[in-house]
Amino acid sequence: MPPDSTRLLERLADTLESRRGADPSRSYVAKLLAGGDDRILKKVGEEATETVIAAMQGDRAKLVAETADLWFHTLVMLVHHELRPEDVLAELARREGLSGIDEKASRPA
Ligand SMILES: N=c1c2ncn([C@@H]3O[C@H](COP(=O)(O)OP(=O)(O)OP(=O)(O)O)[C@@H](O)[C@H]3O)c2ncn1[C@@H]1O[C@H](COP(=O)(O)O)[C@@H](O)[C@H]1O
Repeated sequence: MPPDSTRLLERLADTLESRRGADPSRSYVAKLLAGGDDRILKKVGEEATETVIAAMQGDRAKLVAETADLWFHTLVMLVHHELRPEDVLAELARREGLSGIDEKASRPA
């Protein structure tokens, strides 16, 4: 059974998928999905900027909150593109223990 944090991401993705075609006046996620990439990617960019600002300010509580907003909006982006958090977790697992320096050096010139 996957760890609790993985199950939380899977449950959240299930909820996001369930909002496809739902009433945008009752669901923020339905509103994002109805707006497609234009709306979703704008929010991802905004939340990324707000996260960077929180880090630069050294505001730890705000950094956690903004990172949660960023993760949430990137999950909506993945679902919109018919991807799942499990896909990203599998990629991170594949990279586990592989040094970024070594990986870059092994790329074809
Ligand atoms: N995790 C979240 C989550 N995190 C942040 N947000 C919303 O993301 C929005 C963006 O924050 P901002 O401060 O940028 O808000 P804003 O400026 O009003 O945004 P805009 O309308 O201008 O785009 C806020 O409305 C937050 O409430 C979230 N909305 C939903 N979820 C999850 O998604 C589920 C489904 O949500 P609904 O589809 O709305 O029921 C919920 O049960 C939660 O689990």
